Amino acid sequence: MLTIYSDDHHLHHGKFELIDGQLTPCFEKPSRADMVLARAQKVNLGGVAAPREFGLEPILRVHDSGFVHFLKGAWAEWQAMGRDYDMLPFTWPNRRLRQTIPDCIDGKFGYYSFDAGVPITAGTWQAVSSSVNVALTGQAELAKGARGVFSLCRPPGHHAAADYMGGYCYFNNAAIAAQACLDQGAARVAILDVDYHHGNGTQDIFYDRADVLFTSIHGDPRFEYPFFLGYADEKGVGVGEGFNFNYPLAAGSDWSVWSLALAAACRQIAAYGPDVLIVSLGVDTFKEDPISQFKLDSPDYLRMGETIGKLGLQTLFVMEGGYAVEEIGINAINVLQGFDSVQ
Ligand SMILES: NCCCCCC(=O)NO
Ligand SMILES: [Zn+2]
Repeated sequence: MLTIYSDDHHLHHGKFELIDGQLTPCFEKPSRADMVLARAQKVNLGGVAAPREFGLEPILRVHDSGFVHFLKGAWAEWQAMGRDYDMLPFTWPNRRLRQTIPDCIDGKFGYYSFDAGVPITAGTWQAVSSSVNVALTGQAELAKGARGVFSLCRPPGHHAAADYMGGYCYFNNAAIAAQACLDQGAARVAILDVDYHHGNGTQDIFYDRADVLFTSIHGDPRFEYPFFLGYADEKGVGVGEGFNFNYPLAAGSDWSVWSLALAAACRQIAAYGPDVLIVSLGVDTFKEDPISQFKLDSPDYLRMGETIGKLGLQTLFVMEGGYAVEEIGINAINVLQGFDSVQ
């Protein structure tokens, strides 16, 4: 399987995130993608290709222009205030507050984010733009007929919605790739989000649409981030009703439980009959993941890939989360090797 990868992700390395009441060194760090790339090369998964440049147009097919232009100019605006340290938001427009975009950067940052997990640094814009190009280059390879392609995206994207960032995510790489499939003639695209956390951004983007089926297996939002989306009763709205399936699971869920949800999601995907499948590939479902509560083990990721491969669909794997850095490469590439093992 071909891997699409850019070194530009090293340009994004936030210092701290607020978690468990502490300013903590960011779990979403460059070594994550380095370890995945190293594993792909070690097992000879396939070639490694650099992304092509797609510009802002495909991003603007998914994201609000005010949001995109805020992110593009944020660091310069921050620096102009004499601040040379990471940007972090700290105030958000909650219920019954005005949804008016403030003039000051701290207000704008809060308007365009939903948590404090999105540091912006000098290199963030370049890194997130390249991460989108990695996803779109993978999508282009699929359009040329590849059975499976791996877009080793960093930063991840599935928490980012049309007009807000959060949870280490800035642009929604998987959603942008899905929209590109549709813009190039696909009638239906299925997205399977196997990350430990609910892909609230991806769900939000496609919630009122029938041309994208969104399925997600994740920690129950009653106890797990992102807390405020991801319940099983969220089925879509309007023409999108019936095209959204959430499978929230309890803390401690292992393969015996997780695989039942995967089978159910795969049944929905098969019934939908998509032209292409996009997998938001987070491996923070791993039993040793430092911020997650599932109990999958490394061999389970081979089985995950095999199950996805048996759908018989052209598949783009887009990297999302996973923070057990020593094992992230083994686990992510196991999925891809499992997929490739299915003929
Ligand atoms: N800082 C709160 C937890 C962010 C989760 C990021 C992630 O892995 N999402 O899939
Ligand atoms: Zn995650």
